[in-house]
Amino acid sequence: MLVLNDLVIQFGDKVALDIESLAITRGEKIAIIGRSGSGKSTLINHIYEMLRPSSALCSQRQGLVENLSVFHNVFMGALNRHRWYYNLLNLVYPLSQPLKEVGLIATELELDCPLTKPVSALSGGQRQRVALGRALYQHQELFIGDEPFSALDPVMGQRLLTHVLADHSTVVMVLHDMDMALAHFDRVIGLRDGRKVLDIDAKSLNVNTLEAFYQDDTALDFMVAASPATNRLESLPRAVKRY
Ligand SMILES: Nc1ncnc2c1ncn2[C@@H]1O[C@H](COP(=O)(O)OP(=O)(O)OP(=O)(O)O)[C@@H](O)[C@H]1O
Repeated sequence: MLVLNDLVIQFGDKVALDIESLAITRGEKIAIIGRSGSGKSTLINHIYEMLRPSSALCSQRQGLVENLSVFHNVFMGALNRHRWYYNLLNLVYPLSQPLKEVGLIATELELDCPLTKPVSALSGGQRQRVALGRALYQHQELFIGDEPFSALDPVMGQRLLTHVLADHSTVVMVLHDMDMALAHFDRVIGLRDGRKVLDIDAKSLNVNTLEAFYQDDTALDFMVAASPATNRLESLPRAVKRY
């Protein structure tokens, strides 16, 4: 589905990402982990850019339109499926079919507020579910999520993850919940200081190892040894993407 080779992304002088190789295969469920600032968002935003026509992104920034309703914010996920006049009509007077479809997604996401409510009046958890709903309404093959359940309680997060996994054949998700990563994902990619230091079958890991990955630098030696494709070929020319 996607192969990244020698990817370097810089913000000014700051190298946010420096990855030798990373492949994503159709059908995989991939969890991305790492400390704050390790490059996770930079990586998944790049993946989204590369695979945009067939992927839906639920980003940390959400990008909701504050004074528009829950319905309109979710409906925005489908704007490019319809002609402009159909979209305009739904902006002014929502039609019954999209209302029904958005209503079903809201139910799936346990969003029990009225669809007419402006998102500016929602709680953090409700807003996050609206952003999630907008991504689900795209009905794409690939779901890319950047901590999409961070504002929800863990039990609800588990339930909603089940929907996301059922609705998408391929999932790439940043998360900090190690139990979730191990129970529901095939593969775990770990970043540290912009480098991929872990890329391993989830079955080979346990919660203790992953917690050590966050806390203890010595645990890294084991992981690097267990991970494929972490040896760098410094002599290769590198394509640098600068912002
Ligand atoms: N737009 C930007 N301008 C400047 N620096 C940036 C920008 N975006 C990210 N960075 C820097 O790049 C590095 C990686 O950031 P990134 O957001 O990818 O990390 P992250 O692992 O997703 O962090 P977190 O878990 O806190 O969300 C950080 O040092 C960050 O400060």
